[in-house]
Amino acid sequence: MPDSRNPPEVDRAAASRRAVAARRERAALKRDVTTRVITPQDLLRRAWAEPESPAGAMRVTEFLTAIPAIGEGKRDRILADLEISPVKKIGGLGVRQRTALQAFLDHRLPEPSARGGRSRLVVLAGPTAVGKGTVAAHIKEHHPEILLSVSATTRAPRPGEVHGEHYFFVDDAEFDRMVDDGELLEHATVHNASRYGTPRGPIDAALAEGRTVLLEIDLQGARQVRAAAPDATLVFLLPPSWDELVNRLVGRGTEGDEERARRLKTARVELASQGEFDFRVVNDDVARAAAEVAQLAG
Ligand SMILES: Nc1nc2c(ncn2[C@@H]2O[C@H](COP(=O)(O)OP(=O)(O)O)[C@@H](O)[C@H]2O)c(=O)[nH]1
Ligand SMILES: Nc1ncnc2c1ncn2[C@@H]1O[C@H](COP(=O)(O)OP(=O)(O)O)[C@@H](O)[C@H]1O
Repeated sequence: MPDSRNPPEVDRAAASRRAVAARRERAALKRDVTTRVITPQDLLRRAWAEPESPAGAMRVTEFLTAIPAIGEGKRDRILADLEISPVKKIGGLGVRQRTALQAFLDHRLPEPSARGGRSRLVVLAGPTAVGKGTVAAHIKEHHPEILLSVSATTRAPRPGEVHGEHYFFVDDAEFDRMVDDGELLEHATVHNASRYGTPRGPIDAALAEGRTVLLEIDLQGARQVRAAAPDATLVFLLPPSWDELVNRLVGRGTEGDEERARRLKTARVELASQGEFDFRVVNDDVARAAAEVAQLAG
């Protein structure tokens, strides 16, 4: 629409500047898709929310070739399969074509999960008695596809605990040997008492098969995993309230008064570290919290 206040050449110059700016924005968006700064689905969402935006003004041909796995030959076959004309702009696609394009991408290039590009090594930590063991056991029962790592420990087995299932119960000398031989991904002395460590072998094997691995370990261990594997997913389990945390510790009845007081002191310090974690999950209801952790892990 010519602007009546300006002579035609001023309009033309302004229009040409706008066209150059729009081209630049489209090129930047394409780069973002190619370099995976945004997912192709992100770009479609922007285009369809605002068809006049640079994303909406992008041709489907440009969009598809911006995706690393798609060259020109593949692009033309995809467009033919989806019955989309190569001259179409993303913002101008009809409902049926939008649905077809979206379904194609979701099938061929599923978006990264909530982990946002993080690895399938998931650490669940949190203060004493928040319910880490309970939530991890729930996940083990309901998500057999997730490997729950079995730690080595120097503490004595409790009644009912099975070697190799709950822990690998080892003596100090064997624990030292595992540390010296580099068999542990991380290890720490927990609650100033026994030593605990995560055997590396089963984790590496499961990750190589594309499985998710869950470590239920203490804060010191979580920090070591972060240092050794910066792309690990760190989840901090929170109690619904401080009073509920105290109730759970007392209710479990596994510690005497003195030990309980010591653990609660540590718990205050540990709660203050929650900002170091990628995700926080409140353990109000075991099944709900477990589902949330499993979803972050998937
Ligand atoms: N760093 C580290 N901590 C662990 C490991 N395995 C268990 N823990 C932690 O050790 C603590 C004690 O666990 P446990 O002996 O089962 O006793 P409970 O938590 O008092 O029932 C918990 O905070 C666990 O998260 C491990 O391999 N490494
Ligand atoms: N969501 C929950 N609601 C109520 N009680 C819980 C919940 N999760 C765990 N508990 C209880 O709290 C206590 C501590 O749980 P536990 O799994 O041993 O904690 P942690 O492994 O973090 O030390 C246990 O008695 C457990 O049954």
